[in-house]
Amino acid sequence: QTPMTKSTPGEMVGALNAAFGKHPHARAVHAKGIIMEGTFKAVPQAAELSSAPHFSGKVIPVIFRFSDFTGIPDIPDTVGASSPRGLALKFKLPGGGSTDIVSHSFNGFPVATTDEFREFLLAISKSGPQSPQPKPLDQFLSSHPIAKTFLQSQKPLSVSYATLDYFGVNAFKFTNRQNKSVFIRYQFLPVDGEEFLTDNQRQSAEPDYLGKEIRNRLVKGPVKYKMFAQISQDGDQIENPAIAWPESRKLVLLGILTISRITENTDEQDRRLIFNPGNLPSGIEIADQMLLDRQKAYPVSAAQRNQ
Ligand code: HEM
Repeated sequence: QTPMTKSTPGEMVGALNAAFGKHPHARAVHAKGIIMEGTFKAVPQAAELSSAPHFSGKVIPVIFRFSDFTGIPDIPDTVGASSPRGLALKFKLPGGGSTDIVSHSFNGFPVATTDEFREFLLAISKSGPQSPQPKPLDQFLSSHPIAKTFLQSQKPLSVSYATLDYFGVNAFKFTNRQNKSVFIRYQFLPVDGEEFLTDNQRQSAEPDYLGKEIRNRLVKGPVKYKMFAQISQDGDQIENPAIAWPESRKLVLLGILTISRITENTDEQDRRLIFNPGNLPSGIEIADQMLLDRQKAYPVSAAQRNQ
């Protein structure tokens, strides 16, 4: 538990379970997902921003997991609650060990703090179709306009997990070999751009269309993403993930991600694969409170689903 945040990691996972149900062997959130592998190759600017080992320019093996929102393992890809989609990445570091990034397909978060996220989740948990008026969720949304906007502004159904932009949302501090630091947020943009289903395609989309699509896509060839660092300027809120930094902020290309193949995707592999946004090498540090809280909450869910 951190001084700024009242909710414990156990309470955060409990709130996710209350909102989405507790499903055996599943992640508390982003339960439905698919695992792939490929590589990352940094460009020279990356090492100018951070001394992190995966920015050296060597080809780095990466594990990717695309996912749907909520903790419901069989949520249809076609329902609103299955967005934002998730993209988690695990880079195998040259010197041994790994580092993770956990991003989603919306540039922002519904709330500013971890405690407010718990309130939001508990309000969802108490607002079923049968619950009496006024519903706690409606009350929460009327006093939290950013959360309301978040629910109303998810993107339309994409053609693919791999035709969406993804955002790291929380901020990190990059430090280079000259000991110079900047605050950044990650962006992952598909080299071929975003692509969405047409009205007709949307109507005939199947509940598991995203998993099928990405399998077919990778048979034809690899998928490429550009990995960027968005650099903050003085006055930007580093510690408030609910507020996106202006689009005019500089985007520095860090390197190219290549997604090459689907793994066997057994239940066991999915259960054992654990991402933590606080798993960081030297040269990269947590720069906001929510990341400190996430760093402690993810292992609680991971332990629960591996019991
Ligand atoms: C206080 C804020 C947050 C809390 C408490 C939280 C908590 C969690 C937990 C407990 C898990 C399951 C971990 C596991 O079982 O392995 C998870 C997974 C995930 N979260 Fe968060 N999260 C928070 C914020 C965010 C944000 C800001 C993003 C997007 C940038 C995000 C995206 C994801 C994704 C994509 C996954 C699935 C990772 C995977 O594929 O294993 N979360 N989160």
